[in-house]
Amino acid sequence: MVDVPAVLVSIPFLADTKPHHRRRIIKQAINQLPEETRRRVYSLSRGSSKYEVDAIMGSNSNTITVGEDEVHVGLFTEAARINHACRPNAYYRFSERRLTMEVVAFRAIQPGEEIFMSYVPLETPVEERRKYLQDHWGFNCACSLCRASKLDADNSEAWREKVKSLKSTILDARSQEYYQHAIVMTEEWLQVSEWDMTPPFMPDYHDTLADLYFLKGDMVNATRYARMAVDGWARLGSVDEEQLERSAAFLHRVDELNEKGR
Ligand SMILES: C[S@@+](CC[C@H](N)C(=O)[O-])C[C@H]1O[C@@H](n2cnc3c(N)ncnc32)[C@H](O)[C@@H]1O
Repeated sequence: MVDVPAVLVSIPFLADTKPHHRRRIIKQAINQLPEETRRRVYSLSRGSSKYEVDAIMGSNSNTITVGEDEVHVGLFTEAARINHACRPNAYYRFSERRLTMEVVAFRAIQPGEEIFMSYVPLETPVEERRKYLQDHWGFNCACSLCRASKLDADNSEAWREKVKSLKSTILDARSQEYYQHAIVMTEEWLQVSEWDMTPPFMPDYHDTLADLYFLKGDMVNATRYARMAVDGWARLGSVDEEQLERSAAFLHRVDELNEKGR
């Protein structure tokens, strides 16, 4: 699913403008939207707050970066309908180039099954997750994992810790030029991910392996994984071609070096 922002507000504007002025401007911007979009924005209101516009923006928008570190708050009315779960079946990513929010399924989602995303990075530990959801979103998480047995919750927690430590070990090993070690860890990352039903995004995984094999000087595997990454990004039909272009440029470089080496 691809969604476009109905409202996009810069953080400095939110922080530096007097509240009544800020509300008036945002309300005016919303009221000037095409009728259908305006209707979708107001349908997000729960009607219980004195400051309706603040309440709509506060519990439905996402923080996104546009340009050089320009942080904004974007209201995406379709994506805003998706509830949070600590063990989600989809995730969202923002395309800066097209100003769109893309919701991507982690796995096949059955008809009638609810789509969930995590509002917090997946490897965040449970206490931090709950605090973030309460502080930033104002709710106590009632997802299936938060209502699951202690054993299920503990297993999920162990998985998060493992993924977090693996990711930092991969980066450390890469920076210290232990490329083979980083490769083994990356492969483990894929296996470990399956424990909790949220595999890493495969083209990302293939990009990582292509980079590591390249650094190690293994051009056969670097080429193989670079090609898989390019195919993955293309098949995914990503709204953000930057990723595809980056992987294609990498593959091109590897192909050129292969040609020279012949
Ligand atoms: C972006 S909206 C999600 C869609 C919203 N439920 C709707 O019907 O339009 C975020 C709000 O949904 C509710 N919500 C989302 N995920 C939740 C969860 N896991 N547990 C409890 N409330 C949740 C909270 O009230 C939160 O402020």
